[in-house]
Amino acid sequence: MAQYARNAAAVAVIRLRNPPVNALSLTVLQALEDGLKRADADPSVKAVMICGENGKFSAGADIQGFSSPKRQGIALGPLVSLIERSEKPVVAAIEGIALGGGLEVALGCHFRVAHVQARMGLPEVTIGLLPGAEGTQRLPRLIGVPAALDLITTGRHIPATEALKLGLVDEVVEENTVEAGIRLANKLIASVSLENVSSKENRELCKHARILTGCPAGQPLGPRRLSLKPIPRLPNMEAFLSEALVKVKKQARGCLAPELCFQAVKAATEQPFADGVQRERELFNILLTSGQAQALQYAFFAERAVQRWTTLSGASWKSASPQPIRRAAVIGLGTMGRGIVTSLVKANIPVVALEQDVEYLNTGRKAVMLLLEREAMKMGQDAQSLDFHNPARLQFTVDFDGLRDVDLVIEAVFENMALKKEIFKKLSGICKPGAFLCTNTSALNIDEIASATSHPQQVIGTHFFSPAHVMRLLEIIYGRHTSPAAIATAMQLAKAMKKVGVVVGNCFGFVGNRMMFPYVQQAVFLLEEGSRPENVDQVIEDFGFKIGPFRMSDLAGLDVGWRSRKGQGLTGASLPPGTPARQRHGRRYSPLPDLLCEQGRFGQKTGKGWYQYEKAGGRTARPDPWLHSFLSEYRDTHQIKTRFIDQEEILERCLFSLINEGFNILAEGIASGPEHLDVIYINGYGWPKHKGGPMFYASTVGLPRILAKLQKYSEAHPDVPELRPSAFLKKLVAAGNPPLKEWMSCSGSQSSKL
Ligand SMILES: CCC/C=C/C(=O)SCCNC(=O)CCNC(=O)[C@H](O)C(C)(C)COP(=O)([O-])OP(=O)([O-])OC[C@H]1O[C@@H](n2cnc3c(N)ncnc32)[C@H](O)[C@@H]1OP(=O)([O-])[O-]
Repeated sequence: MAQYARNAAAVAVIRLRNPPVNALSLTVLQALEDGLKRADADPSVKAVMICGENGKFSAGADIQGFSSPKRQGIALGPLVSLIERSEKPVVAAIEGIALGGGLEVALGCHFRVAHVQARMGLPEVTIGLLPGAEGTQRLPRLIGVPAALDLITTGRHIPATEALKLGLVDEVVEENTVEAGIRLANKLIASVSLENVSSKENRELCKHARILTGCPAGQPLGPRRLSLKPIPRLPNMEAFLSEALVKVKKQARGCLAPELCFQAVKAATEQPFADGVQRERELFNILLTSGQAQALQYAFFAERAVQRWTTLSGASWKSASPQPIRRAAVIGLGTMGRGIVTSLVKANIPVVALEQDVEYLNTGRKAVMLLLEREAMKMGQDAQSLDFHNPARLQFTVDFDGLRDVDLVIEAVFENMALKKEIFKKLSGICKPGAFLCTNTSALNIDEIASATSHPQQVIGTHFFSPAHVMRLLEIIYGRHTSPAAIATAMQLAKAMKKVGVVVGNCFGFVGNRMMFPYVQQAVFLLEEGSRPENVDQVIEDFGFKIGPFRMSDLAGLDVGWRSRKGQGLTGASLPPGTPARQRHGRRYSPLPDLLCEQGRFGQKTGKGWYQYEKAGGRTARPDPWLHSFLSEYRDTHQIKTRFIDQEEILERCLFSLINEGFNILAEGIASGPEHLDVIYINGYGWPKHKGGPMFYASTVGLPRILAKLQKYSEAHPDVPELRPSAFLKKLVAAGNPPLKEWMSCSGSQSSKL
């Protein structure tokens, strides 16, 4: 709702009220309209101020409402116009946040005062929409086309100080914003009512108010109605727009909203306000029904749903309390360790960084300092708080004794069970009993690592993604003995590092890498059968992934998987003589990645892998004729008949096998809902957010179709168990293909929280 109140003077106060973020539900909009009409009808009201309850203006339209089947009632755009048309000055007092429709309401107001800590933005693009309450037409009139285009197509939130520089707000205050808003409203009343009074004192006051408001005499609000303002012209508007479009399209990678946001702003530069609004509405409706908006809104709520974690044994976020982390340690300063130290420092957690010897320590220290200096440059003024040259904030050591008083340790050494167990045994003896012992393994058994300690309840997996100071995902893996407090603390740590933590169970590869395995496996099998790396990558990148499986493998280094396969006895010296080249344990196996490694082709780092690069360490992948003839010879050697493989088969075999593994994971209770898998894939594996994550995508394709295709591919490749449809998938199809939010109630496992 919105609360209407009168203060002692002539200012009516309308307070938006819909906890926790004052989303503009239909009830709120109706109450806002009623308040405006009431203020208009009351001759003793001379000005109106709009603010929000609980220190927040508004987070915009109620996102739940967009997917509601009955989305009827009052529309926000006409309400913003109603505010703007008011004959009485309307002031917005912005505290906390003014986002989306919330900012559009403020744009309808004649004046905007913001608290210095407030943040503003039009983030509709991030949920697949555009600012459809006339925001695409008003904002460019207020702050100019380039700045408006930037805010609308990226959805970024800006601080009040930047908003002031852009001219988005009139005043930034450090004190009580509502009082400042009322003060401004009273000055405006004075400006209007004193216009015709001739005393010198009043004329002075009136002049002051006009300077403050920028309104000429006799037209107190005219120039303040943004719909009446012309668009600030650029000398080269056409060229500017064409360049901007190229940039927007490049960044969108198949997501519609940024381009349609662009089109709406372009309409503002070409058409009168009313026609621009009409165009904005058309474009908004295209987005609303595009499917992408649903996927992005699902992703928005999924990210929040995973915060409410549960485990198979019934522990949950409701009852577990996180413990404070006053000091943390990181063991191992390789690529991952360096990024983890950087993340902790940025989260203002004092860190002890440990390496095995002085040489490694010095190399690691240099690399960490370089990363932190780069981060500090990006952060500008805020970087002062990092204070990373202070040994009380960041300390480097080779001595395990330095870890005695830390509250949490993150081990980030090589992926080697014996080494990890040795380190955990040491930690168990040195660290205080309440310290949490985290391992950054990407696949190894948490229970086995915990068995080396005397406090297995303190041991937990924290799987970071590379580069660890950039990637948002933190997979949090609980073992058989992990305490709920350890899970709650790891989740809290993720939040402090501005990451999204997802709690999952313990199995080989956990969720992300376990689902990735069949996907990469299919990609390599497709090469054996006739595709080329660039064909497969293209299909996957056209789907919207940031990077295809072969470019990814070259980037990560082929030697990483090779080492792991050698460790598992799948290749290398420990392979029993007489093992068929393309079979392991009765299943199809492709030795192609091993053969490349044997040739020293490790990917970007050696300048050659699935592609060729300009030099070792080069970044530009070019198709490699050597690889093409190598593949032909390989097929000849193994008598594989080359065939043309179309895009549909490439996409389906890679993605449906990954999704199939997702259903197995859900059935085993390794993740408590499909949203966990989707959040992991969007934030850690480059899955296009506008396709909602693999499980949401499966729900849009339709489970019967996924099942039928898996059955077909499985019949064609009976020696590939990963293509055999999951029993849970079959069960869901038999249950009539229920909507995603009902899947878990069919699993016999936990229920979804979406
Ligand atoms: C029609 C014309 C065009 C207009 C379009 C729009 O305005 S589109 C909208 C454009 N606006 C946006 O895109 C803004 C989207 N919102 C945000 O970016 C952030 O939520 C935040 C910065 C407002 C607060 O961050 P924070 O980390 O402090 O907190 P938090 O993120 O955990 O959220 C707390 C709770 O509030 C919930 N909730 C939040 N917003 C909405 C909403 N609009 N609606 C409904 N619910 C919303 C959220 O789900 C969560 O619920 P839970 O899980 O507790 O049940």
